[in-house]
Amino acid sequence: MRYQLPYARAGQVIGLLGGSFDPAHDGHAHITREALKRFGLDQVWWLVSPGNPLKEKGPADLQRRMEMARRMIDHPRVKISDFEARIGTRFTAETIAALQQQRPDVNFVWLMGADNLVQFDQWQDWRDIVARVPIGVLARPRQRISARASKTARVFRAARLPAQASHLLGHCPAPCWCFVNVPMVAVSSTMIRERGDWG
Ligand SMILES: Nc1ncnc2c1ncn2[C@@H]1O[C@H](COP(=O)(O)OP(=O)(O)OP(=O)(O)O)[C@@H](O)[C@H]1O
Ligand SMILES: O=C(O)c1ccc[n+]([C@@H]2O[C@H](COP(=O)([O-])O)[C@@H](O)[C@H]2O)c1
Repeated sequence: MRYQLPYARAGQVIGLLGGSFDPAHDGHAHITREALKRFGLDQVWWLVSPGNPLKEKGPADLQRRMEMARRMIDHPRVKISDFEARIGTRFTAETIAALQQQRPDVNFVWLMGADNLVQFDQWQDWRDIVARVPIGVLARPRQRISARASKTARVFRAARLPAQASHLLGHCPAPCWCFVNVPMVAVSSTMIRERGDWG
């Protein structure tokens, strides 16, 4: 069965930024613009998750988070997608497998902030994810050192692409990951929820 995916030409490199986006904020928009530049991506798709499997409390309503995400970024090369809800998964390994099956002509790259690299080895089939797609990691306040010392970074030390070669990430055969030290924006959805403006 085919689900509606954002438009992509064959051979393009598409970065996937999975997230709860509860709500979307400037930090997401900032790392997306940095990822487009630093990793030489043609597009970035925000995959608005039905809910992070490792977070106990479920997020706000999906449609509400999709609307907020659309308001947060208006960029011709950034698309907002509810693909995971459509295929009925919240597991990244399944999402990537489904996308690769539907679009074998596209080079997908998984994107994440440094905080997610720290606990990446708790994700379902995390080694399968590393084997399937190159991974671009973007610096996040207070997380740079722990990310680089994480289990994933240690296990896949030999597969690390130096930051000077980051623009090659999309064409680097997996396993391949790259950490880029971009200027940082110290905002999080938790901070916004705690301010009580959302949820
Ligand atoms: N300020 C930021 N700098 C770098 N990466 C970020 C930033 N905010 C979010 N990210 C990354 O964007 C992705 C989606 O993040 P998410 O939607 O969970 O936002 P969050 O602010 O981390 O939310 P929460 O505070 O609820 O955990 C994750 O890979 C996360 O690491
Ligand atoms: O697949 C997993 O086991 C898994 C565990 C934790 C997080 N993820 C994904 O990581 C992305 C970031 O999640 P979050 O809540 O930090 O925005 C989002 O796409 C989640 O679905 C995925």
